Amino acid sequence: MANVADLHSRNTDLNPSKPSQIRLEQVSFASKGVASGKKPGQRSAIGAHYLLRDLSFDVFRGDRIAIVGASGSGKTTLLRLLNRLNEPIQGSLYLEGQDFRQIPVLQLRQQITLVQQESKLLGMTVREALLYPLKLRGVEIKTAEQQISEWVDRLHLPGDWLDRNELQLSVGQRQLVAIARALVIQPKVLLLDEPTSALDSGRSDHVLNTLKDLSGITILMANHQLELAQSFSDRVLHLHRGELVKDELSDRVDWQTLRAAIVQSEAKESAEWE
Ligand SMILES: Nc1ncnc2c1ncn2[C@@H]1O[C@H](COP(=O)(O)OP(=O)(O)OP(=O)(O)O)[C@@H](O)[C@H]1O
Repeated sequence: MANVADLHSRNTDLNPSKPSQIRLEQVSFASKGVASGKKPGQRSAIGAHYLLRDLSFDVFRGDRIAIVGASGSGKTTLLRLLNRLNEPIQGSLYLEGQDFRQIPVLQLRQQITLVQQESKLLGMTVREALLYPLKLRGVEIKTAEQQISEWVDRLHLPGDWLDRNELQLSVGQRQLVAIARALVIQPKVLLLDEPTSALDSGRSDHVLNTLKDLSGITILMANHQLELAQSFSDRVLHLHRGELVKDELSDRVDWQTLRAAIVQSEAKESAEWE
């Protein structure tokens, strides 16, 4: 396992010439109450425990970041922090230099959009669900329909899905719709939580290649499937029990060692549960 102390030095050497788009400074998150000084994953004396601890890193415009780690290492929790579904108990997050807490939450979510693992259409048809965020932004209907049609084409969504509701779509189909819904609003930063876990490999490759080629958008993706993380990302954040243990350019990652570390950590976690 990498030396955690080394990673607490900021990662601006990865991208020295670029200003940071998102910055995390010693961010910690605990499940409830105030956490004690114990390690992430360990319960404190007062019942709370750290789910993320002391995360410091910069995200740069256009980054393609894969967030990897064993199940329960904090990948989803980190994405939720970046979208303000979770609030840190310590530390600060900044978007283009502005403290998250000074940005109205809806405004922040228009710029940093999260596609969660389980997406809901809230009783709408696919067409209505895609139109809704554009209507909220006051986009004229004709323009909105053009934007939707562009993303339906780019993601290869069959046209007959548009009139379906959630119950008429498979889990994988809902994932694709959720990605399209996030893209129509063209956020600055797209957060994806296991976005292709229910898709077959052909569709999954197409979606990830389409996302990879988008210009002007930053993407952070949590993914269990390391081969997808490897082909998609230019940078990898490795979480282990809520700590950032590696922050590296993808072409410098030793993928075999990373895979072995994750497998070992998952085996250890399951042994502790037995
Ligand atoms: N609201 C919460 N309250 C208490 N514990 C939580 C909460 N949310 C998540 N956890 C716990 O925090 C840890 C990290 O969970 P998280 O979902 O972020 O992991 P993950 O790396 O995304 O896992 P997976 O790969 O299985 O999706 C887990 O131990 C989980 O049980």
